[in-house]
Amino acid sequence: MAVLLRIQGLVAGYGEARVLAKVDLVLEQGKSLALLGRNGAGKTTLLDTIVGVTTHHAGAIQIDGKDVTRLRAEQRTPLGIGWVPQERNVFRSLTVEENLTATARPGSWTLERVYQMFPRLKERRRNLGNQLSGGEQQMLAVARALMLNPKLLLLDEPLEGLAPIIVDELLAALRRIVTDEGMSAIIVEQKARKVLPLTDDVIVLERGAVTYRDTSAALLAAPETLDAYLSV
Ligand SMILES: Nc1ncnc2c1ncn2[C@@H]1O[C@H](COP(=O)(O)OP(=O)(O)OP(=O)(O)O)[C@@H](O)[C@H]1O
Repeated sequence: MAVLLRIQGLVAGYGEARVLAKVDLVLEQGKSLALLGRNGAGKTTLLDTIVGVTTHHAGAIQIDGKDVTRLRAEQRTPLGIGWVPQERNVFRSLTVEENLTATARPGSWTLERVYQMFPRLKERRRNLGNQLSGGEQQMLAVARALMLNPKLLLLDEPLEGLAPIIVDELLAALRRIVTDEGMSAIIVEQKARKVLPLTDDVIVLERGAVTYRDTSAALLAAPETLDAYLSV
């Protein structure tokens, strides 16, 4: 299968600070990856580095065969990155529908399809971003990323701070997006047992380095390994 994302020897951080220590990673088209690790391990930094908003020190990032290492974030997005940052960044003074269409790019993900995926957003399409619950904002952030028709979806702790019923609703949608629709995705998550069942593979970061990689099914089947890597 074709490689969508190839990361080699990546060292990156914030200014002089180096957070990622020689990260290597390959993600094939249509595959999904759970990115796990304790607080401060560098998960967000890795996503942000793929997006292009950190300081690059060494190594290379290729997306769909194109070297993007030296490209700025706004030059990478059109190459197919859909990013849902931890802060969600919903436009608070725009309606749900305006949020969805403001940055949309043509492709198979249309308003109609994202509303099918998230019926709540359709019901609230005339509400402003600041009138939404946390769960609705998260759904909007994911839906807005889909409207970019990306090749690669990057989700930073999508379940964080959400009520259990909303977690289940969002997980069901994410499962349809990555499993049924075959969207390539990297999902950073603290709730490992929630995200492993819907991803193909997993890596664990510790102090900016990859210390574990396997299939998600293998890690789920080894709870003592999971606890050893992730318990605090
Ligand atoms: N803007 C920044 N400037 C300087 N250092 C930063 C910045 N953001 C994060 N760091 C540092 O980089 C390291 C990795 O942080 P990062 O947010 O990537 O970890 P994480 O694995 O995503 O953790 P969490 O689960 O807490 O979000 C930490 O030591 C953190 O203090």
